[in-house]
Amino acid sequence: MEGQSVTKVVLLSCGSFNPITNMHLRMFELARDHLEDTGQYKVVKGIISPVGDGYKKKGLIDAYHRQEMAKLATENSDWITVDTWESLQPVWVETVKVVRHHYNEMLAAEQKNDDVDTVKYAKKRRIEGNYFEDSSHDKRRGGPQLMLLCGADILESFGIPNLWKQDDIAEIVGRYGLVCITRSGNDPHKCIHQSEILWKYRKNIQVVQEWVTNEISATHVRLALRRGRSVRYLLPDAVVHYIQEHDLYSAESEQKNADVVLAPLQKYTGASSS
Ligand SMILES: Nc1ncnc2c1ncn2[C@@H]1O[C@H](COP(=O)(O)OP(=O)(O)OP(=O)(O)O)[C@@H](O)[C@H]1O
Ligand SMILES: NC(=O)c1ccc[n+]([C@@H]2O[C@H](COP(=O)(O)O)[C@@H](O)[C@H]2O)c1
Repeated sequence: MEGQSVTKVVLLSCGSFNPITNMHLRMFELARDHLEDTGQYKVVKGIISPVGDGYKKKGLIDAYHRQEMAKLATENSDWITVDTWESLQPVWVETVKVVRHHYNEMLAAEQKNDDVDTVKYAKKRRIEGNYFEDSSHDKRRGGPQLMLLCGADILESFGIPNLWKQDDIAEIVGRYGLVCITRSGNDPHKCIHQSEILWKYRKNIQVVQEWVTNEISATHVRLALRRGRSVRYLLPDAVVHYIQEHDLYSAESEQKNADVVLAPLQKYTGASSS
């Protein structure tokens, strides 16, 4: 569109990826189509950030294998990459810190390109700590905007008491922005309507309607694997082979962390942190 500036976007998705599925990859394609259709954005990169072992979710296999599977799944993509910073941290890292890390990496990359003025401007905004209702500081900076990409279950989880800090939600949505893919069983518009904080920053939330509903979930994939059923066409072939080669998912692996629960996950199990 003539006269309208196009904002470059980097999409970041955080999750267990235990294992990565075709739907995780589809999320990126759906988000890119949606954003670029608006005429306001150009998606330049997608980052998959598998959670570290410190997350201690039941059945979460070693981060090393989850990373390797994500790398195999994205080897044919020319824009989706896997980043291991989060999974290499010795303890679980809240999502807002992962987002900040990637934002700072983007600033550092811009600095390398000698884009001094825009970097100075972005740093100034960071120090001021102000959030804008339309992330316009990034547009003015001229560099790409970082947005968190997630399924509607994550948006809904923002409303679960004590799972996410309100300040973290405000920073993720208010400062960076969120792209949310619909998932059956979740109603993102209702979540936004019911939450003061999401409502305040609603202009920074892009809800992407997935019409070809696809209920692939990593939990169902692990269940099928434990039962010796085929998971072909739910995951990239290279990932299926990797799982077979390393015999990754079994009744035993599903019991991993069964009695060790990280504080943010207590709501799922009622167990206490160790
Ligand atoms: N079928 C799907 N539709 C939309 N979003 C999805 C879908 N599957 C996963 N996601 C999103 O992908 C991201 C990473 O998800 P995660 O690794 O937790 O996978 P999952 O399939 O939801 O796992 P599990 O079934 O074990 O809870 C999250 O933002 C999640 O909402
Ligand atoms: N307070 C927080 O930052 C917070 C709380 C719960 C989950 N998460 C993140 O959301 C993702 C959820 O993944 P799962 O759906 O596989 O549990 C993970 O990346 C996890 O780190 C973040």
